Amino acid sequence: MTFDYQIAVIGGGSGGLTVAAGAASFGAKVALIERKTELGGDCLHYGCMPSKALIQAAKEVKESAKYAEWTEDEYKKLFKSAMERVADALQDVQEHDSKDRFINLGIDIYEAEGTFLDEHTLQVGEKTITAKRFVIATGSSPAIPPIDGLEEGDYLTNETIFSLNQKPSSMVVIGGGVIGVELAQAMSRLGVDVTMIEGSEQILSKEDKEIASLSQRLLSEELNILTNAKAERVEKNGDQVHIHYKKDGAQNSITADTILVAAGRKANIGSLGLDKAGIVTEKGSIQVDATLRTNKKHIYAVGDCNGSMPFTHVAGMEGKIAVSNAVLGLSRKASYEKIPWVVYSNPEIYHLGLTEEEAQEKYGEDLLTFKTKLADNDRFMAERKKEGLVKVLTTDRGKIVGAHAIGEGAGEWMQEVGTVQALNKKFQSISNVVHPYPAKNNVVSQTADLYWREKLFGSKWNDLIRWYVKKWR
Ligand SMILES: Cc1cc2nc3c(=O)[nH]c(=O)nc-3n(C[C@H](O)[C@H](O)[C@H](O)COP(=O)(O)OP(=O)(O)OC[C@H]3O[C@@H](n4cnc5c(N)ncnc54)[C@H](O)[C@@H]3O)c2cc1C
Ligand SMILES: NC(=O)c1ccc[n+]([C@@H]2O[C@H](COP(=O)([O-])OP(=O)(O)OC[C@H]3O[C@@H](n4cnc5c(N)ncnc54)[C@H](O)[C@@H]3O)[C@@H](O)[C@H]2O)c1
Repeated sequence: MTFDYQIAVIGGGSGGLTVAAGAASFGAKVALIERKTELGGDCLHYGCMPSKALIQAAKEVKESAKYAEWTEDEYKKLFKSAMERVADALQDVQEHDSKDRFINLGIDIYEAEGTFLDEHTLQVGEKTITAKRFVIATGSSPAIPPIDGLEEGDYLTNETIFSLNQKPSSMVVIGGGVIGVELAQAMSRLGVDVTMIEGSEQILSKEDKEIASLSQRLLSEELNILTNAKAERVEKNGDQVHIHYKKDGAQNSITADTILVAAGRKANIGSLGLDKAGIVTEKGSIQVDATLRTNKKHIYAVGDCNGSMPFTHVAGMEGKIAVSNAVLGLSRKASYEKIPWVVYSNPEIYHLGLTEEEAQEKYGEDLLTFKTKLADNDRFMAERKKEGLVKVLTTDRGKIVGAHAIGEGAGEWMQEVGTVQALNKKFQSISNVVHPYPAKNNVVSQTADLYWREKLFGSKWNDLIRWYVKKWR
């Protein structure tokens, strides 16, 4: 049987673009199907990029000497210019993902929704195309919780918030996960009165508890956080919305100009016609094995649509593996143990591997925990950025099983631990690397020193060393 293409990639976001460019570079005939006019997906248009541009603009507003004195009119102007800055940043980054770049690689781009007609045929707008192999990379969308009246309440999501051209006076953020935290803090710094409603006991429930708790305490200085609280009903009243919620069993309500829903994600699979191709799903996402193959051996799924870990760097990693497997015929497996992420709040949170609670359960007595407060580090002291913590979890022999930090710039300086782990080195090896003083990553080597302190001075070795020094040196 002959096909129009060797590889058809559905979705032109982080995962799909990695696959399309990689496959074309290896000489495959590639079709790229994207339903939006521009390539780049969520990360570029409604996710990582606009949120990071907004966070930086809001940080600068907060750090201005005038912060406490801005008037409402000034805040309105600052808000508008922050949003313009977001739009400019997106424009610049869009050039990286321009269609021309991919067309020049020999890729045929279809601007249409892709829907399977059978396991080798795709409806693409008015046309049908066939392909020998497919990679689905259709991403995810905001999950909208079933809250009475929400639909009529004109809520915002990550897909609409970056288009606001007027500052709301007040906002209720439903969901205290990563999206909720990053955007709530930025909005608050731009002069919006923000209340966050989170169903769990603590915000950032995927983080190490101690880190999340410190983050919550610091964020509480900037916004109103309600935990153990569930939004249940929304009522529109003129230009405002009433949000009725239950907190610790009691009914309450709050009024705001607008609502941001940041309550998790759902895979974009509804329009794919997966049943026509016989592709199996699991918990609302496309089921894949470790080689990223679906139950149909010639169809792969990467990125948010397969429900693994919804991050751009994961979509990229999976995209590269899909290229090796679908184009070169290898059987490389995706592994998620060594994947870090960062919450870009201020201060930032770095997360790698198991939390202390998870590591305790898995390793029990074999677990060692090394902690340094930023207040015990010269650089953080000098910069008056003392709030924060580094926590590294290892086995007795120093194998890194988890690493977490909260602190100014933690996403950058903590990656040293991630690199050491990825290179299969022990945590204590960081101690042997000379760090320039007083770079912020000194706090990481300071934490690694604790391993040696524990081993050399906190055990029977200590007596032996003392005996040796006394007797022989
Ligand atoms: C507010 C926010 C902030 C974020 N910040 C970060 C961050 O800082 N770091 C990080 O690592 N991750 C971040 N993420 C997550 C990141 O954006 C996603 O993990 C990433 O975009 C997933 O890439 P993807 O290729 O799977 O999907 P996407 O990038 O969403 O691409 C999917 C594409 O498929 C298209 N599509 C869907 N269905 C079809 C169809 N049937 N036919 C044709 N085209 C279709 C869509 O239009 C879209 O362009 C953030 C997410 C949000 C919402
Ligand atoms: N910096 C980054 O890398 C970054 C930034 C943003 C998003 N992301 C990705 O996007 C994913 C999705 O983020 P998210 O924040 O939407 O999801 P999330 O799953 O992290 O958090 C959603 C939160 O909403 C709460 N919730 C749900 N319904 C509720 C209700 N009715 N009332 C009160 N609380 C409710 C949940 O308890 C949960 O804590 C993240 O897991 C992450 O992978 C990454």
